[in-house]
Amino acid sequence: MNILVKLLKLARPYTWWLLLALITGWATITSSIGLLMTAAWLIAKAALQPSFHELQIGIVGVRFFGIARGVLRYLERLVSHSTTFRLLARIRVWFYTSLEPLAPARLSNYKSGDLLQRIVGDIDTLENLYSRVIAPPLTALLVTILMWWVLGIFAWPLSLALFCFHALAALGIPLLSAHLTRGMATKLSTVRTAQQATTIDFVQGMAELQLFNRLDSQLADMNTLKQQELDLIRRQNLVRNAHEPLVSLCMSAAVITTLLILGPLVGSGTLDSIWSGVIVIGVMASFEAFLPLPAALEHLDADREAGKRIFDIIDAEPEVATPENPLKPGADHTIGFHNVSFSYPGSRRKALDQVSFTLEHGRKTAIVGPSGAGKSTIAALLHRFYNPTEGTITLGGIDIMNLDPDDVRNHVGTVSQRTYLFARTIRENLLIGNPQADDEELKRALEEAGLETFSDKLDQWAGQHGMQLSGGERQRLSLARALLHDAPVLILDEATANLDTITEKAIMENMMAFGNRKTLVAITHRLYGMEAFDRILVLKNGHIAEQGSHSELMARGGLYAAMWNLQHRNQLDSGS
Ligand SMILES: Nc1ncnc2c1ncn2[C@@H]1O[C@H](COP(=O)(O)OP(=O)(O)OP(=O)(O)O)[C@@H](O)[C@H]1O
Repeated sequence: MNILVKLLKLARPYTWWLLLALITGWATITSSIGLLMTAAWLIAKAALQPSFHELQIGIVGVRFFGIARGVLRYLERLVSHSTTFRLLARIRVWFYTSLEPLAPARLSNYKSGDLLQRIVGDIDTLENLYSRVIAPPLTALLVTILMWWVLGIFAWPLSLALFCFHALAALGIPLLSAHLTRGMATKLSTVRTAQQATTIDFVQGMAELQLFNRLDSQLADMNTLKQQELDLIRRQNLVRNAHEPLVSLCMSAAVITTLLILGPLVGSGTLDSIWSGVIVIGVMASFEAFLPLPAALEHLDADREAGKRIFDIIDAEPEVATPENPLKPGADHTIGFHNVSFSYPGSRRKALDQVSFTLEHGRKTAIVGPSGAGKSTIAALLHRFYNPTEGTITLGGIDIMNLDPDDVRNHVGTVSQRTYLFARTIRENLLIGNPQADDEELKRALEEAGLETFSDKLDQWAGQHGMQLSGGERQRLSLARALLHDAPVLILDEATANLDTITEKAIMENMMAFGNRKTLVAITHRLYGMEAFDRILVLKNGHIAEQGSHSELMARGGLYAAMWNLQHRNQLDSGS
C-alpha cells in the first residue's frame, strides 16, 4: 500500500480536527485577501470624496476582515499544532507497541543508531506531513476556486488568466523545485542515520577507540558525515530560497496580465475604475496561498522516506505471534524439548538439531558444551524470542506456541552475561524485576546474589550501562533483579562468568538452596561445582552428545569427562 495512504490512515481519529485546521487555514487566507480588497476599495472610493454613509460598508469590511484574520490565524495555529502533536504522540505510541513483538529477532539486523533515528528523527519528520504537506495544497485550491469565482463575476478572461498563473505557481514551480531536489531527502536521511550510528559508536566505544588509538579516525568519519549533511542542506536551501522570488515573479506577471485585461474594460466603461484596483490587489493577495507549496513537495519527499523507513520495520512479520486464544499456563512448570531443531533466520546451519530433554520442576540442570554448541539458543527459544523450526517445546505439558509469550517470559527468568542495566539507580534497576518489591525484599535479593554491600546504596546511580559498577557487581545486580522477578524457572546463562571463584561458589550455593522452589538451569562452559546438579546436558554442534549426572558422565569417559579433565588439569597446572 502507498506509504502516504498508510500514514493518512493513522490520522483517521483526527479527521475532524484536521478538517477544522484546513477550514481555519482557508478562512485566514480568505480574510487576508478580503482585508486587502476592501481596503483597496475604501481608499479608491474615498479618493472620490463620497459621503461617509457610502464608505460605511468598506469600513465595516476592513474591521471585520482585520479582526477575523488575526483570530483565525491564532485558531488555525492552535488547532493544527495541537492536532499535529496529538498525532505525533499517537504515531510514537503505535510505533513502540508495534516494535515490541519484533524484538529481538527482527531488530537484530538494525544498528542502534539507525533504530534511534527511525524512532526519534523519522517520526519527528512526520510532524510536517499534515500541516505542511497535506493542508497547503488543499488551502491553495480552496482559495483559488474562490478567487476564480470572484473574478469570473467581473470578466471570465480575468478568471482564465488567474487560473494559468495559479497553475504555474501551484504546479510549475513546485515540480521544478522537486526535480532539483530529487533524492536529497533520502540522502539526507541516510547521512543522518549514519551520523547517529557513528556518534553512538563514538560515545559507547570511546574507551576502545582510545585504547586502539582510533579516536581521530572516528572523529574524522563523523566530520565527513557532518560535511555531507551540510552540503545537502546547502543545496536544499539554494533551491528553497528561490521559491519566494519565483512565486513573486509569477504574481507580477499575473498582475500585469490582469491590468492588460482590465485596461480595455475600464476604457470602455464596462468596469468601474474603482474595481480595477480592488481586483489587482485581490490577485496579488491570492498568491499568499502558493508560497508554502514548493516546500510542501520537499516535505512530501522527506515524509515519504521517513514513512517508508518506519513501515520497513513495522511491516516485518513478528518472529513470534501471540495466539488468538492463548491458553494459561498451569501450576506445573515442567519444561520439555521434544525433537527441537532450530536455525537462526537467514542461516542454513542448525543451531539446534533434534534436541530432546525434560526440565522437571525443582530440578537443577547444567547445560554445558563448547562455544557455539547451541546452549544460549535453548534459552532464546525458552523466552519465545524465536519459534523452533521443528519439534515442540512444552511448559507444563502445553505447547508454548499456544501460550502468550509474555506468560512464558513470566515463567522463565534469565540472568545472562549481557544483561542490560539501565542508567538509573540501583533501586530502579532492581524494581524492574518486581515493581512492587519493598526495601526489605530488595535487600534480601541483593544478599542472595552476594551483593549485600549494596544494601545501603539503593539510591546510588548505576551509570550508563551500569558502568559505575564492576563487571562482577553488574552481574550480581542482574541476578538480584532476576531473583526479585521470582519466575519458577531461572536460567543462569554464564551468569557467574565474571566472578572470582569464591564469589561464584557462594552464589551458586545460594542458587542451589532454592531447593524444590525453582527449576534452575545453568548454562556454562566452566565445569565447576557440577556435582551439585541433578543432571548435566552436554551439547555439541547443536545436539545432545551426552546427559547424566556428573559421576555418570565422568564414568562414561566421553566429551564431558574430556572437558572436565582438561579444565581441571589446567587449573592444577596454573596452581602448581
Ligand atoms: N542471532 C543469531 N543469528 C545467527 N546465528 C546465531 C545467532 N546467535 C547465535 N548464532 C549461531 O548459533 C550457534 C549457537 O549459538 P549459541 O549462542 O547458542 O552458542 P553457545 O553454545 O551459547 O556459545 P557460547 O558458549 O560461546 O555462548 C552459533 O553457531 C552461533 O554463531
